Amino acid sequence: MDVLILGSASASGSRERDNTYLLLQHDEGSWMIDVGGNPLGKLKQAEIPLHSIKGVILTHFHIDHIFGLPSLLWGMWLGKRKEPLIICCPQDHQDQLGDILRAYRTDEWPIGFEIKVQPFDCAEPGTLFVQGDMTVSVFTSLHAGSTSGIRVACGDKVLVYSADTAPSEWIRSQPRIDVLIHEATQARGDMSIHTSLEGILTFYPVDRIPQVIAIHLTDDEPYDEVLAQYKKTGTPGVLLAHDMMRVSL
Ligand SMILES: O=c1ccn([C@@H]2O[C@H](COP(=O)(O)O)[C@@H](O)[C@H]2O)c(=O)[nH]1
Repeated sequence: MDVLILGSASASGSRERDNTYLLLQHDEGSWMIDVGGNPLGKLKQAEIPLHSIKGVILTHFHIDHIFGLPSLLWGMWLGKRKEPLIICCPQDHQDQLGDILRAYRTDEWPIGFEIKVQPFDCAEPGTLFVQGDMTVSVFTSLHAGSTSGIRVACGDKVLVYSADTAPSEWIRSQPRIDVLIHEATQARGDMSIHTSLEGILTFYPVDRIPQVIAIHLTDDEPYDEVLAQYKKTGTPGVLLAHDMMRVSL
């Protein structure tokens, strides 16, 4: 299983990056986690056919994480999709999702495929679905409004994506993480609903996590300075995400 980082910017946008969203690429179907600005273009760049996408998982309903959804659906309609599309959505925002689809009048296009909404409770960590050797679960993130991080287990490997969150005790207490993709909205300092890169490096046992990738990055923040400072003290490599970065699990 691979994770393709389709966008890596924080909410305020970026000169070079799309807002943060990911693609879980799996032999039995891919899943988009959130939908940033240019899903159709990014999939074309990566030569990933739209029909390989089985569903979308929305971590929360802040606009930068969902605003590409209508475009994705439009592309699927133009592509004459017939297979159902699953949208996993925080249950607190199921009505809002319905409102968004109605506002775009998806029922009038007409879409030739079923949109199956699968609500989940952000306050109740648990399995979302199992697909072949991949188990996808959600856990509670510490953000503004109902937000879930995503845990993906594939074989004996574990990937955790924090979504937007303050430093999370749930993540810190995990016995095994092979890849941690964690938001770092700023380079330094304490934040109430987000984490800084400095926060990642000081709060988590990064020396025990083989790959740490900082995402949800803000232009002009001194991330490189922070990395250089912590490397001097022996912290192993932590990477900054960029759009179209591929991570294998
Ligand atoms: O209740 C809220 C809602 C939003 N904000 C601010 O907006 C951004 C939303 O984007 P995210 O990518 O989800 O972070 C958030 O960072 C806040 O700056 C807020 O403060 N409170």
